[in-house]
Amino acid sequence: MHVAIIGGASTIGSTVAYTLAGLAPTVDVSLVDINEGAAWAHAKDVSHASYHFSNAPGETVSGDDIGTVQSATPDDLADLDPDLIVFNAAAPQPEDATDRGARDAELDRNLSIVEDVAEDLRPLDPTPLLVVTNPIDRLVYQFYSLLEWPRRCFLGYSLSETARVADALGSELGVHPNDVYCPMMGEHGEHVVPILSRARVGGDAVATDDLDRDEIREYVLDIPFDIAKERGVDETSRWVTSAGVTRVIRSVMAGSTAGGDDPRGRLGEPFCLSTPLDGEYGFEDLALSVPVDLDEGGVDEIHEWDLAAEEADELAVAADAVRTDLERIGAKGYDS
Ligand SMILES: NC(=O)c1ccc[n+]([C@@H]2O[C@H](COP(=O)([O-])OP(=O)(O)OC[C@H]3O[C@@H](n4cnc5c(N)ncnc54)[C@H](O)[C@@H]3O)[C@@H](O)[C@H]2O)c1
Ligand SMILES: O=C(O)C[C@H](O)C(=O)O
Repeated sequence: MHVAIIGGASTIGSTVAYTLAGLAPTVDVSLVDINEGAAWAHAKDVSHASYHFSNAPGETVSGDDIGTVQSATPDDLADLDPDLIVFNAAAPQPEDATDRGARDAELDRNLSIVEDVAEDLRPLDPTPLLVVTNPIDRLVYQFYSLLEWPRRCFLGYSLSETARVADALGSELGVHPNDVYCPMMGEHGEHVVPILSRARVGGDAVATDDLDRDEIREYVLDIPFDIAKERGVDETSRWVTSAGVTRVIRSVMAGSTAGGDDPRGRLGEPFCLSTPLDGEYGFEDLALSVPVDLDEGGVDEIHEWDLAAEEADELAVAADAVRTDLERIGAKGYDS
């Protein structure tokens, strides 16, 4: 598989490349960035890191099976012919962008980059596109509108919330967070919707009556910005994000390989990504995080779950928030 990371010299993009070199060493990676020097430097450094990954005790992938790590410019995209694209390019963040409004504030700054990159992508055949740049739900829909590829190609990365809610629930329930499953639907932002009705520990349903839903959501919403306040805006949640993006890429690979690993991973449950909706959950002309299964074309299936009443209500509020912004920016289908 060949993954092109647009914005490959970014904090997140370069960390994704490093994580892939360790956990998915056969993947070829192209770091595509307007900052050619930084993209080249990250590609060289990560390819040297791959030497140690592949020669550590227990490793079996060697020689020509090891993926390449190269740098490229946006003009090269058509020739690269990637199997999957990660979009991580963004305008620089102001130094004080460390509060919960920071994702929304990126919309106007990043819209023109989306337009430029959509032009760069236009010559390509439809390819799964995983949008990491904020605010993901609006930008996923904007890419979908501009490129007019099948909607199954469009994915928005919101999986860090699943790790954060597992942290909160693990503490609450006295279990290891890595054994907790709680899907997170809705907006990647203020209107995230914890689906506690489907929470599981080691496969067993969780009794949710004693859980404080608002407290759990507040933790999930605050923690990335508590981290950014300590580390600075140049160090967004790079570790969880790159691990989660790598998990999505590995799920696409597994879902594309007959008889291969379970694309849902160890817990065997679907995870949520943002994707354009066309009637699912009663919404259309917008993107929200919903439970998906993946294959080489992107979304293979969107699961339509029966939600608890408060979860369905919160999802409608999330849809309103995204719709309001799409109207404001005059997205396709919202022209006045
Ligand atoms: N979805 C998530 O969970 C999540 C997590 C962390 C960060 N993010 C978002 O990811 C984005 C990137 O964050 P970062 O800190 O890694 O960014 P960064 O500031 O480190 O890097 C941005 C990169 O984009 C490049 N770029 C700008 N315009 C480009 C273009 N037209 N083509 C190619 N490259 C271009 C820049 O040269 C730079 O290397 C932000 O929007 C951030 O909010 C999302
Ligand atoms: O960009 C950020 O710092 C927040 C990001 O969306 C995240 O959830 O980690």
